[in-house]
Amino acid sequence: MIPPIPLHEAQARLLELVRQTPVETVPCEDALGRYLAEPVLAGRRQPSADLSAMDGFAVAADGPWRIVGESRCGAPFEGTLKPGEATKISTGAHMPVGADAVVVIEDAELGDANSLRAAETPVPGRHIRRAGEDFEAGSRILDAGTRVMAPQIALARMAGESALRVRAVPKLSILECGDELAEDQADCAAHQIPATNGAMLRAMAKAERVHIEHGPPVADNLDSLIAAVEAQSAADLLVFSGGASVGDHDLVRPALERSGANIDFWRVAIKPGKPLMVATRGSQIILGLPGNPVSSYVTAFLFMLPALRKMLGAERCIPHPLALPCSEALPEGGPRRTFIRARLENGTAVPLAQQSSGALGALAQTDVLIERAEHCAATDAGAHVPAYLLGNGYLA
Ligand SMILES: Nc1nc2c(c(=O)[nH]1)N[C@H]1C(S)=C(S)[C@@H](COP(=O)(O)OP(=O)(O)OC[C@H]3O[C@@H](n4cnc5c(N)ncnc54)[C@H](O)[C@@H]3O)O[C@H]1N2
Ligand code: MOO
Repeated sequence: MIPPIPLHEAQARLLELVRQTPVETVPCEDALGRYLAEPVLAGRRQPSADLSAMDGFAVAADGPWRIVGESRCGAPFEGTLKPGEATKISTGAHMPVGADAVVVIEDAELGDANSLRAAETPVPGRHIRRAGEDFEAGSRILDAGTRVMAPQIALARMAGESALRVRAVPKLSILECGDELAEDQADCAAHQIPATNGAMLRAMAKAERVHIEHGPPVADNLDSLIAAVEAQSAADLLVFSGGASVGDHDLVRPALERSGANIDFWRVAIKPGKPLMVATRGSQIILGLPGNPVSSYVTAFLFMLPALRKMLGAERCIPHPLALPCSEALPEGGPRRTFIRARLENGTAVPLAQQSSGALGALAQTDVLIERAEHCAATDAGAHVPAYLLGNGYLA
């Protein structure tokens, strides 16, 4: 049997196989959660003119001043201020031509005949937002591969864009296999378990923009598995859960081979998640995730989500760990890269006692996955260790 391959090689091989979906133009808000296919260039300058950052008075030269008008948002003062003149001004309104400072309303002392004095001498340039300080017309404000979230939608609109170029939402199909899986968790005999991984993988996939198909569990027999593969040939990414190991009833690999799929690799040197399989069938990518629920979760985090991100054109597809202090001493690493489930307490990773790859109770308490590289040195309590944050859109 070929030995398991290292994680980084396996991720690189998967991403090499994955093709990006076609580019389309969509209204800014429909780009939410997708990744830009092209850079965005600003169609206008922001601010388009010098603006006041405070409510008060725009003043020219030294005081006292005479108030000669007002500059409001949407209704700038049209004239030019001469030394000793001022206008009332609102936050965000254009600075009148000739004005060089702002007297905030709290410092303004108003006298007769529109006269103005300042309790504090205004500093020229202070409280003024300069034209173009956010961005200049024609400048590159967003790079290709950037994820479109609320700030990017706002920025694109401010730059004059009504639509964005992003990649089409990929189709994901999830198939969970096993004769023991009960589709209805309320109707689960003693020899069965509720089918769980499909719902979990579906929930994880929703961190990305994706169309998901997820049918009832598939039985552990070759004909059913082959029929399920055929029925899902339109999916960009087909994800199996279960049946990936070496038992007599682990039939995903033979079913894929009979369906004409090409197995790229099987088994990765990680714990949990070793029996992971990656295959292609035409342009379709197929992932065989191990059935143990925690193994399914970890391999979906390390392979399924990166594959979806690559399809969507993300600049960074693979999650990166942060360095977090660990509350406990950890032994040296073994032959498989290991992901330890841990809680976060005041910025410290606290490993959970239960590390079984079947234990969903512990997974549900997990905030971070501590990564122990193959054969890494033992670490003391308090030492910083690589850890992946799970609650951050799955990308640290
Ligand atoms: N002789 C060996 N046995 C095993 C090896 C090995 O190298 N040699 N690897 C072990 C490892 S590691 C894992 S992980 C599992 C993976 O096995 P499978 O992918 O074949 O998974 P199943 O046998 O189908 O199921 C394992 C376990 O998970 C439960 N399961 C499966 N699907 C679901 C689901 N959709 N929802 C909830 N729970 C599910 C299933 O009932 C089993 O309890 O193999 C080891 N064995
Ligand atoms: O690798 Mo298995 O996923 O250890 O339980």
